[in-house]
Amino acid sequence: MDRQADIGLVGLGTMGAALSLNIAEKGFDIAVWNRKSDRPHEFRKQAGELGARIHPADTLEDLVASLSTPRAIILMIPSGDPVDDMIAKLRPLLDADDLIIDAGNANFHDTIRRTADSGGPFLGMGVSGGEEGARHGPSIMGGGKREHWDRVAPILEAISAKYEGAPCAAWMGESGAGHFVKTVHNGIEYADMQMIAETYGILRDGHGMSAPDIAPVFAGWNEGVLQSYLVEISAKVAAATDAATGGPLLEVIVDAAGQKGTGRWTVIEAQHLAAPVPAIEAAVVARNLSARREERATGESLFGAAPKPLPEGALEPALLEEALICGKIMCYAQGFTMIAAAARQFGWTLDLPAIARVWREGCIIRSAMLNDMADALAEDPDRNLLFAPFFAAHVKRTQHALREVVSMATAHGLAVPALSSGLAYFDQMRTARGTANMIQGQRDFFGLHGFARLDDGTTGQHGPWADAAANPDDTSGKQG
Ligand SMILES: NC(=O)C1=CN([C@@H]2O[C@H](COP(=O)(O)OP(=O)(O)OC[C@H]3O[C@@H](n4cnc5c(N)ncnc54)[C@H](OP(=O)(O)O)[C@@H]3O)[C@@H](O)[C@H]2O)C=CC1
Ligand SMILES: O=C(CO)[C@H](O)[C@H](O)COP(=O)(O)O
Repeated sequence: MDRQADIGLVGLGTMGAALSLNIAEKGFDIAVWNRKSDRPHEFRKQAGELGARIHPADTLEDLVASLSTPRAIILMIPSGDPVDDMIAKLRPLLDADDLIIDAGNANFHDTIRRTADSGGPFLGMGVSGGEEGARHGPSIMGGGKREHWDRVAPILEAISAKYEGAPCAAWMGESGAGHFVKTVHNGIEYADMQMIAETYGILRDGHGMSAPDIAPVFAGWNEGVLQSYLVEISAKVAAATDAATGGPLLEVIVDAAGQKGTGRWTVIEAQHLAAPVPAIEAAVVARNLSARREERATGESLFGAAPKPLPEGALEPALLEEALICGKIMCYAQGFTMIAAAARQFGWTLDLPAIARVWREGCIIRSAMLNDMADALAEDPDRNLLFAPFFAAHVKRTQHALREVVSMATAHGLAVPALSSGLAYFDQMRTARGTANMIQGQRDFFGLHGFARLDDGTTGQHGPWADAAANPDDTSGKQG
């Protein structure tokens, strides 16, 4: 093949292969290289007609030689050392203005470092949608120099998902911004999945429903406000039959959730930013606890199983649906608040409505609600989504359901950590006079950290603790 390829790709795994076919299908020539060297030729053969646009490369030198200049090469490989190693191998083969694009799920701190140190143009790009999305239209979140994004934007916009014709691919901001946004996307994904799993647990253990009976409940929710990819696939997962046993597949899947790190990164970064994401945190904790199967079995044999069956008529699917709507709004409110905090911290010009728009199609968290979120954020990007009139109305209508689900589930030993953390977040965010005055009193007592006064606005004030310590019987709190 004499024609030069428009773009290169390293890593023909699940995502890289699907993305390459998508790129070829949209009329671009793509050169591909893989660590296992027989893979590119085999891949081209399997690509059928699209193979005409796929240039298999035996070596990295071949890959580089087959690209039109200035070159652009996508890395679709595991994050961490493999990315650093691949950059180190590629850079000496490239010209100064050739672009490397890391499209895996990288930690954005690594992306910032690589943009500064990798010796040439570098973009960090989040891609969401799993294999199906990568093949037919993912959501794409780019970060780095705008001019570098603009160079490859025609290809990326062509292969991305479209929402009413608008591409779900956008430049998010400077170095690290794309991978940061993808990381928070995944954090929200964790919380959304966990909340759905908790409602599944209530239906299974609280109501004694089988997976095939639960499937239509989720399918029904997918027709309403909760319409989303995750609810849709939950219905499909619940409906699936296991070929080996002939029974429901869900019932033979081990109850220990895997994770590759993006949820954890979201939580760690949220803590650094002081922008709490408790629903995401609860979801990460739940995955970690899910992995402790033996310990959980010990717990059950020691304490006995909780009294799970619910009373007749309690927590019906319609109520669970309302609770899930409320919980979901809490997750997204937390995620967007965190993104806004990061924009301030890192000096990124993150456009919150644009982020919501890019998530409307293609990605794993795509849902009907995201369009309304984009509108609400466009009205006022600095306002917590929870307070936007559209979502406040939803919350006013559904918060009682969330409260009833959390309290009834808790009373019956059904663990609902993400839903309950969503409720606790709501209750904290709707309480003008909280309880941290006690924390401040305690801090001042043991460490003289000082407190601010409500009445006159003065700060750095201290209580009469020295006197209280000297007179332990005196609890009057009065000085002197
Ligand atoms: N799967 C998904 O749903 C999504 C994944 N991602 C991200 O995309 C990236 C790729 O994921 P995915 O396609 O699922 O992974 P796979 O495991 O399916 O494929 C990994 C690919 O990377 C190559 N590879 C592995 N280690 C190295 C290395 N040290 N040097 C060079 N190449 C290497 C593999 O080559 P070989 O064939 O030789 O093993 C293979 O081509 C990851 O960062 C992942 O987090 C992002 C969004 C969704
Ligand atoms: O990025 C993704 C989806 O958006 C990947 O599927 C990712 O692997 C999901 O995270 P985890 O494996 O931790 O569940």
